[in-house]
Amino acid sequence: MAAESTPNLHSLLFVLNPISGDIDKQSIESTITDFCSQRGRHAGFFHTSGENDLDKLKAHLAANAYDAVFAAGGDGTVNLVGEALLGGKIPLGILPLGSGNGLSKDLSIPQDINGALEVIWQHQLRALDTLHVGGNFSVHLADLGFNALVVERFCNGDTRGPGAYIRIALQEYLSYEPATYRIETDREQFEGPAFMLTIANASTFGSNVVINPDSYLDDGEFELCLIEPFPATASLGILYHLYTDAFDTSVYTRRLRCRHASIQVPGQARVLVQVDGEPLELDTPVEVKINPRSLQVLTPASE
Ligand SMILES: Nc1ncnc2c1ncn2[C@@H]1O[C@H](COP(=O)(O)OP(=O)(O)OP(=O)(O)O)[C@@H](O)[C@H]1O
Repeated sequence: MAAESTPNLHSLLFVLNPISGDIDKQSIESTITDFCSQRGRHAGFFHTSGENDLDKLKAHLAANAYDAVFAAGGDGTVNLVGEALLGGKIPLGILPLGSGNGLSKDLSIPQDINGALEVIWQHQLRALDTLHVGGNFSVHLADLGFNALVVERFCNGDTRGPGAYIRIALQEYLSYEPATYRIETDREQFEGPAFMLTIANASTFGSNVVINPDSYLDDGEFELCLIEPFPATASLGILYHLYTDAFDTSVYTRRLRCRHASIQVPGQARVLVQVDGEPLELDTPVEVKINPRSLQVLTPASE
């Protein structure tokens, strides 16, 4: 995995999502400010509003110079900051303050605030691949099918946090009807029903489900991970495989590795897709392509 060291990072922007992860952010801003100023660094803040944040953040970055920009929130906030920094030299840092924090876990970023901030001093700089999913930026995981439905219900609900996600998944599971997918990649074709179809740049969901084991975020390829329809009696076995890095050992799973994919859902002109935790209605076919090594990211020096 490619890594290089960076010069000292002095001027830092923290993009703070006030609602992520059901975490009270009131004291966090002063914790970050104190931690940085006591160590000779300057911390500035950009608060997300949930409305037009990408344009506002891009305008802020065009008008102000920073050595690094930290996403202080969950995967949706990482997606926002990643898209704003895409193709540039300013690195993305992650302060995991969301419900799942999937990408931070994939990158072995400490989950506590002080540990994550230490990356300012001790880090490697990695250039990660990113994806375009139906024209939308993605750096972590996107999917169609069951999980996309659960994410949509979660985002429209009143409570965030992991407990709310599990409750909704259990409610939806019993009545879920898998769709059929027709997939064409630069290497192969697949047609058949699937319980869920994950478009994976990364490996692990915030829930610690390993949907795409032994994968790399900077190999110029992504994976389509399919869980095919399964009987209820197989569900515990599949869950066990997903929590033990054993995705490929189930008879109900398959992975397609590729650089480009076109996903059709016969009979549906639009389909629900979750992209880095955000539910979107996209036109079909959903075109997916990779943008190799397009995002600079700060990761722990020891990763
Ligand atoms: N001030 C705000 N008010 C309401 N919604 C906001 C605000 N700022 C950001 N958002 C919304 O927050 C969502 C992103 O949340 P984020 O993914 O960071 O946290 P999470 O969902 O709790 O964590 P994770 O994605 O890791 O599970 C986006 O839908 C964004 O529009």
